Amino acid sequence: MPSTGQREYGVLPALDGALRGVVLVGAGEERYLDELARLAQTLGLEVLGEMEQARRDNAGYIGSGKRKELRELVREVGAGMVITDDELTASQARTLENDCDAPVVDRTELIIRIFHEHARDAPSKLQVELAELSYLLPRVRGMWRHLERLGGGAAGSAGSSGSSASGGRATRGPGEQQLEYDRRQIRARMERLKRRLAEEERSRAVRRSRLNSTETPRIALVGYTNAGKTTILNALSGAGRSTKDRLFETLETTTRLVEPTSGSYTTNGGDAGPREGAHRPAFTVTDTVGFIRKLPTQLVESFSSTLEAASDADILLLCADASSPRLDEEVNTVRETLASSSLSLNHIIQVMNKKDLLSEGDLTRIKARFPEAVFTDMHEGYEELLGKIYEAISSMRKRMEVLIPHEEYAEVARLYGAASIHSREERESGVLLDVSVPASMAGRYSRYLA
Ligand SMILES: Nc1nc2c(ncn2[C@@H]2O[C@H](COP(=O)(O)OP(=O)(O)OP(=O)(O)O)[C@@H](O)[C@H]2O)c(=O)[nH]1
Ligand SMILES: [Mg+2]
Repeated sequence: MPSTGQREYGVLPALDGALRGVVLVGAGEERYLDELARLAQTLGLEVLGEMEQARRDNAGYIGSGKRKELRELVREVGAGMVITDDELTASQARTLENDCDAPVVDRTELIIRIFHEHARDAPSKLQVELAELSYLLPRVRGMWRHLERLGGGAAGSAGSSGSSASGGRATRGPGEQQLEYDRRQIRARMERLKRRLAEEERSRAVRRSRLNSTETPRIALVGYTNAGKTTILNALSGAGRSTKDRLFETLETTTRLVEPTSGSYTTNGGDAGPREGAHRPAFTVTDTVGFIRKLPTQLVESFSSTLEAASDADILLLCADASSPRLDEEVNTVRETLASSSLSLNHIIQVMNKKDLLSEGDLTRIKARFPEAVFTDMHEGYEELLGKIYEAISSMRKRMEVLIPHEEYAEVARLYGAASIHSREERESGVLLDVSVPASMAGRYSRYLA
C-alpha cells in the first residue's frame, strides 16, 4: 500500500499541503459557517471564501447555478478544497466535486478528521477508526477518486489490498470486484474494532462499578466543545490537562479526585471559606468530550463515555462559553442531548465560563437570563462554584449532630473525606460533630445522635 503519511490507525489520508486553503459552503435554513470555520481552523486550514444558499439542493447540495459560482470563487481565491456545512451523500459530493472542480469534504468528514488528530488513548483511537470506516463504507466508490484528490494521488483505501491502488485508477476507477472486495474488508475490520471496543467497554464497566461503590460524590463536567471544561477541571483539581483553543481538544474522559487541600483553589477565609473545624468532603470530577450541534452519527460511539460519565454523576456541571454568540443554542444542544439520553437531571449547576470576555451589558443580560448560573473565568468564580458544589453535595446528604466517644475515634476519622463536617467541638465525653453524611452512612451514625 502506498504511504499516505497517515497514522497507522488512520483510514483517511492526510490532507495534502496544497489543499489547505478552503472555501466554506452552507445550504439550507440552518447554516453555521462561523462554527464550520472554527472547525476548519482547528485542522489548520485557512478559510479563503464562503458561500451560502437558503435552499438545499438535492442533487448537488447547492443549486446548479450556485455550483458554477462556486467554481469561479474557488478559482478566484485559489482554494484547494471545498467544505460543506452538512453531510453529503456520495452522489451529492460527486456532483458538487465535478461542478466546482475541487475536492469536497463534508462537515462529517471534517469532524471525523479532527477526532482523528486529537485521539490520544486507545479507546478513542478505536472509536475514531470505526467512525472513519462507517463513513467510508457507503462511499467506497467515490472515495477512490476523493482520496486520490485529497492525498495528492497517494490514496490507499481502508483494508485495500492495494492491487488497484496504482496505475490508471484516476481515469478508470476500481472495478466492481475490487469495490466488493474493499467493502468486505471494511466490514470485517469494523467487526474486529467493535469486538475490541466491546472488550474495552466491559473493563470500563468494571472500573465504573468499583468507583460507584465508594462514598465519594461524583461531579461530571459536560458542555459544548471549547466551553472551558478542561480549564475548570484543572482549576478545581490542580491537574495539568491540555487546554487549547481548538475544538474537540479533549477526546477522552478523565477523572480526578479533588480533596479539600488539593488543587489550585484556595479558601482564603472570606464568606465562602469553611468555618473553624469545618471539613469539606472530597469529590471526583470527570472531564468529558464536548458536544456539538449536528453531531455526526458515526461519532456517537465517541460520546458514549461522556454520556456514561454524565449518568453516573451525582452532580452535573453544565459548562458554557458565555461569550459565544450562540450561547442559547449551545446550552440547548447540551441540555437536549442529555435529556434525550434519559438521564435524570437532578443536580445541575450551570456554569457560565469566559466571563472575562463579556462586556458589562452582556454580563447583566446573561445573568438575567440564567439567574441560577455561576459565572467563572480563569481568575474568578471558582470559590462560588465550589460553594455550589458543596451545597449540592450537602443536599444529597443527611445532616445530623453526633457525639462520638473518644474511644471510638476511628468513627470520627471515617467521617473525614466522606462527610461534610460543618463544625467540630471537643467535649469531655467525646467529639461533637455537625455533619452531612451520605444517606448510606446515616444508619451507622444514628446511634451517636446528640
Ligand atoms: N478568555 C477566557 N478563555 C478561557 C476561559 N476558560 C477557558 N478558556 C480558553 O478556552 C479554550 C478552550 O478551553 P478548554 O478548557 O480546552 O475547553 P474544553 O471545554 O475542555 O474544550 P474541548 O475539550 O475542546 O471540548 C482554551 O484556549 C482556554 O484557554 C476563560 O474563562 N476566559
Ligand atoms: Mg477539554
